[in-house]
Amino acid sequence: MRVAIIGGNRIPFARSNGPYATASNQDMLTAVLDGLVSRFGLQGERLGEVVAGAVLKHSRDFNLVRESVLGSRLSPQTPAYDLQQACGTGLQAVIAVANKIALGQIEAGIAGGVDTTSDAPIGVNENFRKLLLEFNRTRKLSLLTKLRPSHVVPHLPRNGEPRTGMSMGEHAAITAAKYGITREEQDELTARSHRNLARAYDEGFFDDLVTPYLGLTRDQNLRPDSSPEKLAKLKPVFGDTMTAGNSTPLSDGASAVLLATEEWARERSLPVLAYLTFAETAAVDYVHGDEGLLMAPVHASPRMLGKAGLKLQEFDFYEVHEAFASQVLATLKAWEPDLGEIDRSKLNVNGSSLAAGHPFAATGARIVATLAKLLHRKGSGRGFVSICAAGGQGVTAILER
Ligand SMILES: CC(=O)CC(=O)SCCNC(=O)CCNC(=O)[C@H](O)C(C)(C)COP(=O)(O)OP(=O)(O)OC[C@H]1O[C@@H](n2cnc3c(N)ncnc32)[C@H](O)[C@@H]1OP(=O)(O)O
Repeated sequence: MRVAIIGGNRIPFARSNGPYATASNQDMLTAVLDGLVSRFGLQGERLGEVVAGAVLKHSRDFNLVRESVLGSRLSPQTPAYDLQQACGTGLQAVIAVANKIALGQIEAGIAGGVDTTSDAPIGVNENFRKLLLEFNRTRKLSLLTKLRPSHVVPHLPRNGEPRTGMSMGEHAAITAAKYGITREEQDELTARSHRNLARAYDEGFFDDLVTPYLGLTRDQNLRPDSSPEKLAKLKPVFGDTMTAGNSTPLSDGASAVLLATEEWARERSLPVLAYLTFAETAAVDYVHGDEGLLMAPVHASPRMLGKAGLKLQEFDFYEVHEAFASQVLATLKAWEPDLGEIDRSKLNVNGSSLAAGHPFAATGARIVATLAKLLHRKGSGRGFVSICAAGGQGVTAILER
């Protein structure tokens, strides 16, 4: 069964502690689901499944996606589940829904992701948590005498890798140095991302992909006037070459994609933008080996191309998630020996995460929806998606039309 991508919806991405500071993951995910309901007439529709996730999640959000479905205008009989693979979450959710459609288990489903760094969960101090659990079990007031001032010290979330104690940026800086990625190339790629995203907004490309939310109509991080010269003035924050400009900002936002069989789409007179045809996931041993934390897509890519019987050059568009400009450039360099070079004019043609922002789990569905629409507008062709993820993982996919 062919898996059709009907369309996408997202809210503009906001910078951390910006206009979405009071919005929860559930608020934002519900908003993008309702956006799809409005766009595709899904009011009261019972879909096969909704699969989405968030990287940063409160314990109360154990059933985040199902709760978001219940808050939306979809039928409450639509099942849903949470999935999480760091920044690969959104694309992995698309693959999960697509696989069930391909197997004939469901006819239509929504995949997506959401994240807020503004409303990040803060864990209770571990010793305090154990004391509270004991109190809950025994109800002994005498336990209160064990309370210590240290118990108010919270467990704060860190944008870092548990096994190395290093941040994603610090890891990426090591990879940038290994591949000899210069500051100039990173700033050039960043400025191009901003230029491309601004042009796409101006052309109306996102009119049916982005729904205004809480006063934002465009991604808040977007700086149309960003230039290599301006970016060159920023101080390095990771290694010698990576700055706040050529790194993604901490962001808030949500996105979703509607997938279905062609028949389901035809019955409802809905368009088919493109088809998801291949996908692959890989992981690297970044703890013991010398491969970079964010380099797993380099392994997923040849495996996926082998299964598809395609060369890396046989694509019209490349969507490589811009976790950091250096990471994209390192991926391109790492591809070269075995897969060859790509035509860079086909890379992230309508901008990517450096300009749009990167609410971790929301990036995959943003990319899939953008690429599907690019292919639809072109009429025919092929697109390549590559997303790196924490924990040394990477997800890739092929969209065709
Ligand atoms: C998670 C996965 O599984 C895989 C992945 O994707 S890995 C990626 C995960 N994401 C991250 O790790 C996020 C990394 N980013 C960060 O931690 C932070 O954004 C950061 C430390 C890099 C910067 O934080 P910050 O200092 O608060 O940034 P911010 O204050 O916005 O910007 C600093 C300066 O740069 C300027 N600036 C930022 N972008 C600019 C641009 N494009 N052009 C010009 N100036 C810019 C700002 O105006 C600001 O200038 P002032 O100090 O004069 O106000």
